[in-house]
Amino acid sequence: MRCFRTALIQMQVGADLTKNLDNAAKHIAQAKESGAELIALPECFNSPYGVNFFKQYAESVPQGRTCEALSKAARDHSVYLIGGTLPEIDKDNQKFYNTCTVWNPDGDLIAKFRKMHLFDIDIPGKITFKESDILSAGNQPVTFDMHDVKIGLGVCYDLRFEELAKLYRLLGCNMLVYPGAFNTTTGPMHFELLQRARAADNQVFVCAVSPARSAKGYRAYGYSQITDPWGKVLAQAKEHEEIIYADIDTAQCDAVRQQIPIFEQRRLDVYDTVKKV
Ligand SMILES: NC(=O)CCC(=O)C(=O)O
Repeated sequence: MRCFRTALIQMQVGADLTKNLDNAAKHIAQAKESGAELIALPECFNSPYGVNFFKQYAESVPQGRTCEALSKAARDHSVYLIGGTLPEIDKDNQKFYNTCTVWNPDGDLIAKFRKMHLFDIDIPGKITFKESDILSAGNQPVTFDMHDVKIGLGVCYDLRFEELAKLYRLLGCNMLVYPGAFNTTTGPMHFELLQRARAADNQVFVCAVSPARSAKGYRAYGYSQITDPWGKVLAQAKEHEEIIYADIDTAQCDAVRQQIPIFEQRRLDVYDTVKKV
């Protein structure tokens, strides 16, 4: 296993697609300059996050402008790039998805993950959001390999679902990456907690990358974070535009798994007989 530097780009996102793409490219260049080999962008990094905007900004994958820009940035800087998410239209079935793309240092698309758990919540007086008004859910867990490190993908609300994270651990992942856009109601309660829980439960590195807080529209929480397999927070952003970094050594996954071998100690004989869901 080798050590590599990861960068999460907590960028400001606005209504202007070109500005968003340029801003992402500028930050990717800066992260590469600082030694990052794996760089991740936030959920809806190319467009405002909101049910009213998904159709307006939807693009085909990988034919659209956003994918072109991501491929170019990965190639220009020779990095693995997790391209946050973009609203995708699938021209075959005319459905819309919240889609994460991953690009290798040659600029090739190596993974595509469609958000599996749509963000439908209603907290009276605080936040009501219903992605499923427009979006369809993906049905496919997706991993990709960066050298000998297997990385699993989720998008924002997917972070709440322990089953998906556990599936990735069982598939051999050492790291999970969630482009996200938590909000200012649930973010302070749950964003750090959920990441540390997924990391400790599954003994993996967890990265979640948010847009910077904006003055109007959907108020992303910020606080992008990198957590190690012990559940320790290695880096955490504040609310504003910022890049956070951590040097990832996957030998740490081996160490915690050896020292606290919960995956060999699970009582599937009990759990599976008491209740099947
Ligand atoms: N974009 C999202 O899926 C938001 C998820 C969120 O804020 C939550 O509380 O969960």
